[in-house]
Amino acid sequence: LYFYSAPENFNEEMLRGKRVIVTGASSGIGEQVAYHLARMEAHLLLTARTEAKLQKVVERCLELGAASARYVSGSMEDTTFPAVVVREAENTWGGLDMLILNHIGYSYFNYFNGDVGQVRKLLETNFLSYVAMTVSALPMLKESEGSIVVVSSVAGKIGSPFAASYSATKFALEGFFSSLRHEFIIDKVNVSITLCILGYINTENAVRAISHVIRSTPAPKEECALEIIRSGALRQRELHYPPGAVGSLRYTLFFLSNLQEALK
Ligand SMILES: NC(=O)C1=CN([C@@H]2O[C@H](COP(=O)(O)OP(=O)(O)OC[C@H]3O[C@@H](n4cnc5c(N)ncnc54)[C@H](OP(=O)(O)O)[C@@H]3O)[C@@H](O)[C@H]2O)C=CC1
Ligand SMILES: CC(C)CCC[C@@H](C)[C@H]1CC[C@H]2[C@@H]3C(=O)C=C4C[C@@H](O)CC[C@]4(C)[C@H]3CC[C@]12C
Repeated sequence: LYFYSAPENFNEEMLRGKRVIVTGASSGIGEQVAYHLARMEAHLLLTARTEAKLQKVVERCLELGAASARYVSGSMEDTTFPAVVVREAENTWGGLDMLILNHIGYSYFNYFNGDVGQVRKLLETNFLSYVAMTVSALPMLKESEGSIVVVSSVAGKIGSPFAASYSATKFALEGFFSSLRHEFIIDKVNVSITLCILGYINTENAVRAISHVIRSTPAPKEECALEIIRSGALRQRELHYPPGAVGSLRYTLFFLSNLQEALK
């Protein structure tokens, strides 16, 4: 039984005129999410640190047909920034329909180096800022019966080697947002929460970080971005993209550990 009044079929018109915040929108998956939403004629508020990149993405969004597009630049490491972004939406639109939380801070793909400060910083950027954005945006989302979309990873479901701090921040998202989803159901708060479990996607940063270690072909960021929007609009609890990503990581790790056993 589903509590949320969820539409059955996706139609790009669902996003027309909707007011959407996209974080981490200056590159990678977030940038592609912005372009799809622009095509669908949504109102966009984009954020990330690099103003020059955001300017270009906003320009492109307007060319693609966005109902409106603007940006606020700043770092999610700064604990006051999430409220600044949400206030910008409130001041320009007086409401909000969808919050797409997608940004991440820099993480290396290697053995955990024992730097606790780095873990603390990554928790602030990848996790606590998601909580802060949600808290600030919730009154507007309740009003519109809107949606929260949280971009996570297979590394937020399974502990993969060489991603300890990153993985911790993504597990934290799952704990927080699935608990919150239950509370919304109990309290009859009609705000949907969609957790996106992504496998390896061909963004520049991900390819740079792991292509020397992982030879499998990454999935396309454009299709990934469209799936994220679709699952949010359909108010689904979870998206798995590419399909079976969790299973294939499990499979890979199983053989990895077998190999290590054999070498002992
Ligand atoms: N690509 C992949 O293989 C996978 C990606 N994912 C998830 O998908 C999402 C997007 O990943 P992807 O597109 O690859 O990432 P990218 O590295 O391409 O983009 C990250 C975005 O976050 C912004 N950002 C970085 N640091 C900060 C900060 N301190 N404050 C605010 N914004 C910041 C960046 O812009 P700027 O530098 O201008 O601030 C950029 O717009 C993430 O949640 C990631 O965990 C999950 C599984 C696999
Ligand atoms: C079946 C296998 C071939 C697929 C295994 C895929 C595993 C190893 C893939 C899937 C998700 C991937 C991580 C991810 O989510 C995003 C980032 C952030 C980036 O800045 C640095 C790399 C990092 C940590 C990726 C590391 C590799 C992960 C765990």
